[in-house]
Amino acid sequence: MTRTVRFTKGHGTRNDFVLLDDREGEFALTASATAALADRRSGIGGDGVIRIAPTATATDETVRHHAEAAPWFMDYRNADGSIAEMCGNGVRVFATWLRREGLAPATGFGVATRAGVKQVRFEGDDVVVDMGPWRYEDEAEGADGIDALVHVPGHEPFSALRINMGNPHTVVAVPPAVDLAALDLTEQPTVNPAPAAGTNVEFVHILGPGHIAMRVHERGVGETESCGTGIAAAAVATHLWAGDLDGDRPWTVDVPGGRLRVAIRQDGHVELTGPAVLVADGTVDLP
Ligand SMILES: N[C@@H](CCC[C@H](N)C(=O)O)C(=O)O
Repeated sequence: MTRTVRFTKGHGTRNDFVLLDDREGEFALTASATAALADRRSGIGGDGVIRIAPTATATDETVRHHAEAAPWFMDYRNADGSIAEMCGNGVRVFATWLRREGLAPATGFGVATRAGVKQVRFEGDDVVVDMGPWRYEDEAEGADGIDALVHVPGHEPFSALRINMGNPHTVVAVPPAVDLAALDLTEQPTVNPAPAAGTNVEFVHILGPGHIAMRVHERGVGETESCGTGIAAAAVATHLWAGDLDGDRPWTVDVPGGRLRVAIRQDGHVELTGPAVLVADGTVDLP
């Protein structure tokens, strides 16, 4: 049986998504339906698929209990159909859609995600997201689990730092002598030790004080032109490498898809600021 649903195509710094309007919380999204929608040749195409549903209808109790603080749930899936906890570009697009549909206040509101409630507000053309506190990714591997080696074809292994922004990231400080643009990210970089739940991998060049360039290989997708949680993790890692632990330093992060700004607050919360664009609307038959 097929179901016809309204969709919107949107992007944040060219990290693109198919948003599905499930405002009544009526349908479940399977991995195969997600992958079919995200397919760039036979589907609508996107790095991810986002189902917009009332938080009160979420199957996961840990999400459902946020219904009062955040009435709308960002049910995020990667292009391969896998579920992810959080998406920093997606949440800005999601918030922009809710505002356009008149489903949320124009000032700001909370969005329920699998990584908790994220507060968003609008500043001119930009959306600002409080991504919550960063933490070291150490729960599975113990105290040593924050350090990793990342293998990319044609290079000695890079050392990396594992940061959690609600979802897992492994951030590589690419030596200045290595051409960031020339790194071969066509295949999933190998990370040692291999994180049990997989990881997004960010490759960073320091351009100057508070300014970095980044490329990313996303878990469940491949190389993308931007990744909001990855940008936040990259800024945090660079902040730590710089030994600048006092916080409140603004970061500018250049990615192939554009530029975002990050603020690491004294309380450990990370704010991400950048654009969100709704490109087109339509209907699609879900398998
Ligand atoms: N593009 C997103 C991150 C999407 C989820 C990620 N691929 C994962 O599996 O954790 C972003 O903007 O943060």
